[in-house]
Amino acid sequence: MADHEDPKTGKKNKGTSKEVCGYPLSIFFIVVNEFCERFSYYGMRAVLVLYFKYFLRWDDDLATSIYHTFVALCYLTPILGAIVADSWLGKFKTIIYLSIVYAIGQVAMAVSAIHDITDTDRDGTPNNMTFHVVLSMVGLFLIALGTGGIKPCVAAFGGDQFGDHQERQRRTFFSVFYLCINGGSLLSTIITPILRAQNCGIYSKQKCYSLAFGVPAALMVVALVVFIVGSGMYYKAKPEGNIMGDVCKCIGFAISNRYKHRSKQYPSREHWMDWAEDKYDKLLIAQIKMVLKVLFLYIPLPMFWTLFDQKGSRWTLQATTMDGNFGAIVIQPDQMQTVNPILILTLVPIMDSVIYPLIKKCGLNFTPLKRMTVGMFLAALAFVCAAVVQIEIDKTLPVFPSNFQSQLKLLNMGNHPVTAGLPGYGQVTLQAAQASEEYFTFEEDQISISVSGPEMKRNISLIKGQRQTLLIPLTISDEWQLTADLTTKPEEGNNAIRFVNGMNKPVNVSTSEVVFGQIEKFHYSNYSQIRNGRATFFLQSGQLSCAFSRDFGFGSSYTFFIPSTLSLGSNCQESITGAEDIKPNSVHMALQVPQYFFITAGEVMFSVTGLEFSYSQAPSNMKAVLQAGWLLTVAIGNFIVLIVAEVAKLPKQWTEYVLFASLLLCVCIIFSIMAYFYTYIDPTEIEAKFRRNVGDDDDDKNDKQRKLEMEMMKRDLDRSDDEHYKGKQTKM
Ligand SMILES: N[C@@H](Cc1ccccc1)C(=O)N[C@@H](Cc1ccccc1)C(=O)O
Repeated sequence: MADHEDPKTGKKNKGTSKEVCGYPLSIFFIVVNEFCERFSYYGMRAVLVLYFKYFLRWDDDLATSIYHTFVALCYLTPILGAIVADSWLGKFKTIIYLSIVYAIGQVAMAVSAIHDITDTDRDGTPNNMTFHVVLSMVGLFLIALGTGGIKPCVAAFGGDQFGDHQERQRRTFFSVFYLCINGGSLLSTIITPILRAQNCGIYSKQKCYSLAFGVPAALMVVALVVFIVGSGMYYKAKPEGNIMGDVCKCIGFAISNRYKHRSKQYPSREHWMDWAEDKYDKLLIAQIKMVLKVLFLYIPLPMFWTLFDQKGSRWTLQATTMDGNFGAIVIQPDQMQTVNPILILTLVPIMDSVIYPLIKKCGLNFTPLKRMTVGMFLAALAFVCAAVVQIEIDKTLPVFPSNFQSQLKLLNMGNHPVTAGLPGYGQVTLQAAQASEEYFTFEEDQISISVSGPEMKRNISLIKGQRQTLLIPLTISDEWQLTADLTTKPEEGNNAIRFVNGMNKPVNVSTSEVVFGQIEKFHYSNYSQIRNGRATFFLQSGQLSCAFSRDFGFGSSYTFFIPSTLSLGSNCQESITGAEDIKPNSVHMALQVPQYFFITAGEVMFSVTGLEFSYSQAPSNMKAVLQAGWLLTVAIGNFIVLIVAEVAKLPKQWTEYVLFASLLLCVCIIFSIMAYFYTYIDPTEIEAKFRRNVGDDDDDKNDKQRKLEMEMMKRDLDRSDDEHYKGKQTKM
């Protein structure tokens, strides 16, 4: 048996696994596992809102609500994972079992996104939406259980692999761990939106959400396999018992004991937790006090996450109304999220090696709580930027009719100019095959339109809240037609295209991807979705066959008119005219970069520092408890999004962004006050003092001795000298 194995159990001892450059080899498997797991999680999350909206056909609010409920659940389950690992299975087995649950959940999501399963009429849309909704909800529940459950275990399990002589390597491991998280999430947030944008299907081609969920499912299986392969090399700490249970019982006893002794005849105690001393170990009580002090400080933190996690929902939806053309490359709305990990990968090293040392050189003590306060402020600033961008977008959005209005556009299908008299707008002249540039808005239910050249007069019934186009026919005898036009921007940044056939015979129109079908004479097609970029349309009518091409941006709508003059040998490129019903998105996606920059700089200062703070201020046996507590603030933050979005119901999106920014600013001020009164502690030092005392303490019910200990503990917890926070105690 090797000397680094426990002689009784044959299991590895801490810090004795094979080393490479001073690092335990086992760490390699844990880091690769984390990379794959985060790829799986963030890849699936990147397309989730769009899956809800465009596959399950939910509206923006429902999609956002379910998205945040899911994210919240992912950060509630760490408590469950910590309890199972600490009191029952140990970290290794918990990671294995919950990873299996996680992989099953990802597979369920991938299957739920196969539209062909219930597409019985083969029209490209699922016929039994309940099946897809139920399966995806089950999948998301299993994923939340898996990802959240293993979250507090994996990092701690990695930390466990280092011996006491590897303190420096352990610190580096945590940085590499964070960079791996962002490396995995960066790759997946680039790849899964590309997969989603592909067309796939057995009977009909649709957006490939099944592939976008399938690849993360495969990566989760890889994560599991890699973790199992490393099995023989890990140090596996035994479960330490249900520490969470002990903490709850001890707090419960302190409260009930205080209540039982509420009469004045009992002397008061320094701290309400001291009422647990009659039954519980003083060390445990001191440890709980440390934890409670930190947990109290956590109270305002969820507000940061409320803003942070809207990157994946509101900001992605905002990007769908923007122009993603970056010249050489075209960015999909959901790919904008990649800006976050890219900035993390650059900002973490810059902050650690340049900014923080520079601040220190300037003689400023930039303590963790100060960093977190600045992080909150930066996140609020990010939302101010988002509001400004939204105002710019709103300026470019078309003004659709309200519920009391209707809008009408005119299209002259003839070969000669016509002049139309419109109530309230006077005479409007349209050239041959020309449409009016704008929609005319009316509040009446019916209007009378007179057309000269040829003379015609008709009463037109309008529909409130709708946009229509009036097709003015070639001759008096032909029928007047009204089309139903779009009253929302086309989805996912696509372009909605339709054709009006002004010819006296049917015509077939198609592109390499979309079939408009046969359009009858003097009739029009339905809208079809065309992606941004250049599209070539093929027209075919009897002997006549021609093609024309157009460039499209994001989110526009066009009506293309095929004139009656089109004949064999005509040049389609010149003959076919297009009316711009909805302008393409004109606000560039690059304008979202400042908001991403501020939220990510905020994340580095808040999240990375907060993780380290939670670890350093936690007693040795409650590091996982505080990690779970930290993740709980993320969960609560996501619930706040739901509540504020539901309660506030603000008419304009930018006002919601301003509301969130203001809320975080208020919370930031409250937090800075709380942080000012916080005293940094060194848990190891306090624990060591208590352990030393236990040796001399036979019966510790003696009043004098208790007083002494109280004083000592008070001194330890409340000392507010100006020493550096690490190892010593200092204020904010
Ligand atoms: N920066 C994030 C990763 C990310 C990638 C793509 C889009 C959004 C986010 C990150 O580092 N996350 C870490 C830490 C974290 C952050 C927020 C809540 C809990 C943990 C992670 O472990 O996922």
